[in-house]
Amino acid sequence: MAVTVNVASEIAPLKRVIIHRPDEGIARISPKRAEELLFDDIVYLPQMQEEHDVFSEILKHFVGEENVLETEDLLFEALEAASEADKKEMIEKIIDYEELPRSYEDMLLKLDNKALTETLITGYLQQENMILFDPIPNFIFTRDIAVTVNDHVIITKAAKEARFRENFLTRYIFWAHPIFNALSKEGRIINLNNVELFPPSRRREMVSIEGGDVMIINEDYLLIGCSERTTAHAIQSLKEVLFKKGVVKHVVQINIPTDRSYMHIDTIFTQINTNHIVAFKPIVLDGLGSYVEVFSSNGATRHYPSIKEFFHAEINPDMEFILSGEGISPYQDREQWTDGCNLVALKPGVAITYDRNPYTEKAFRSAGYQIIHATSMLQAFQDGSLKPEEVKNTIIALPSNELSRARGGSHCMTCPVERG
Ligand SMILES: NC(=O)NCCC[C@H](N)C(=O)O
Repeated sequence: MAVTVNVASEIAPLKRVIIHRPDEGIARISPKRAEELLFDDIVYLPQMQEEHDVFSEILKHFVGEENVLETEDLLFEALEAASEADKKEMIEKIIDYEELPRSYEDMLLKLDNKALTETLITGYLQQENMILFDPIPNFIFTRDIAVTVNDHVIITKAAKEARFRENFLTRYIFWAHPIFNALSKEGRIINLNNVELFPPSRRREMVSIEGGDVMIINEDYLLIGCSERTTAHAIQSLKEVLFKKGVVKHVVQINIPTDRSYMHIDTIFTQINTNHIVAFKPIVLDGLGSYVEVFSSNGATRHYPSIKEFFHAEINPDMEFILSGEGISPYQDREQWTDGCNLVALKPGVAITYDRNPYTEKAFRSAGYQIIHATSMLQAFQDGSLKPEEVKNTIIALPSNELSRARGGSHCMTCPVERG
């Protein structure tokens, strides 16, 4: 029943991944609440779902339908497998957290698991036509909820309240779902929500790390952004645990400006090939408001004035940087904003982007990549003129009118659990 859980790179062939299709909760966000719920606009759900369906079809062609896991299915299956006592405990926690009266507990417990799953995700209890809690529209960004680092899984802890229920549901999935439940028994889950293990600092700095700030570059090097969403205290606490367990040899703290435009490090760079990183020049190359600290398990520390210098010195002297917006303002700023730097690699040299960043597309072409629209690629797969294994040096462009308003790209919309 258990599946392999192992990721030791950002680019090795993707084998299994968790995604979440935009759900009905998104259609209930009012303009007044959009900002608080971390969306920059209200979105048109049917169109957003259509765009996301193209995304998941592409993933399915490359990794196999059965290896693209949907959070809603995982939660449902976890509930099906759970004992009544475990289910009750999870519901109690959510009711406490959402500050609902105890009487709601019975109402939720009486639901069948399908209805319960939908309610826990969307916040809406259809049977009673009742909005029980806020939606969790950012659940589509599965990158942020958990990160596989070698053979361990880090359950992250969100900085923003709008994303807290995602944490509850993710913990439950990794703890109770039959394909993952061996992980906790084997001590391979690191849960940042465990306050005994990860308390606030003596100066009351909180623990928060979102997955968009965590990147495993190779089995020894783990990058963690210190950003709007991830605190230095959390990085230092996690580093101690990772070193103690021998999960990685080096933890690299990437300090970036605390700004919504750069909420996680994956908004300013992602690796797409052995020698290629897509990057936002002002921070990644010029080091604007940024510096890098490397902590090694043997106690050594090193510093670099920019992310580029770190990569050249410690990872790969031949690493080249493809610049969003060709490194020219205002295009680089516009296209970083619409996730021009946020790509997920399906294998080395093949990655997914949004179809709205023309200057970055020019930069990809200059670096030797072809751009193909996702719908044309699906058509070619369907008519047999192309096979996923034949695709090389290609950037796949996704329809993105609605998806991009939620302010995350294809990297944010994937939680890889196996690569290799
Ligand atoms: N890894 C990422 O950069 N995730 C994007 C998260 C966007 C979401 N609207 C948020 O503000 O949390």
